[in-house]
Amino acid sequence: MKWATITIDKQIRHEADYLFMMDIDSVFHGRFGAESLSQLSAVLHRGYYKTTREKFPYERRAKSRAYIPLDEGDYYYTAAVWGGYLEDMYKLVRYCYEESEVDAKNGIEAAWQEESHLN
Ligand SMILES: CC(=O)N[C@H]1[C@@H](OP(=O)(O)OP(=O)(O)OC[C@H]2O[C@@H](n3ccc(=O)[nH]c3=O)[C@H](O)[C@@H]2O)O[C@H](CO)[C@H](O)[C@@H]1O
Ligand SMILES: [Mn+2]
Repeated sequence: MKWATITIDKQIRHEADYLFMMDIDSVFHGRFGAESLSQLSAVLHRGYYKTTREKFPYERRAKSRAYIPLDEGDYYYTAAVWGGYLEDMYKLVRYCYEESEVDAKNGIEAAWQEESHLN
């Protein structure tokens, strides 16, 4: 998330109204269009949209800034597709970066890195 924070700040901010973060190896099987454009959009993870919350792969160690206890959280979002208004995404990306830096200082890396902090 460090590179993303810096690149948004230095470059993308001057070029775009929206920003989407996606896995670079994504394959689109259908149309992905303007219906996805909103302030912030996230996608429920394909592996967990039918499961109950205690099975979500949230970070479960209290030492991490991404920690979510077993009785909290309604959804598990994928970091493979998330996006929205540039400035809102910037805040979210920077948040994930800063939280992971705090974790690193405390000698821990969240289970699914930025996805854990996003959730
Ligand atoms: C089976 C499955 O659904 N697996 C997870 C994993 O998908 P994947 O197994 O598809 O993860 P991946 O190996 O594609 O890594 C995620 C993304 O991180 C980036 N990358 C990764 C490694 C690297 O050395 N350099 C780099 O730039 C790249 O954009 C890549 O597409 O990750 C996603 C979030 O992104 C989802 O949360 C999924 O839970
Ligand atoms: Mn992938």
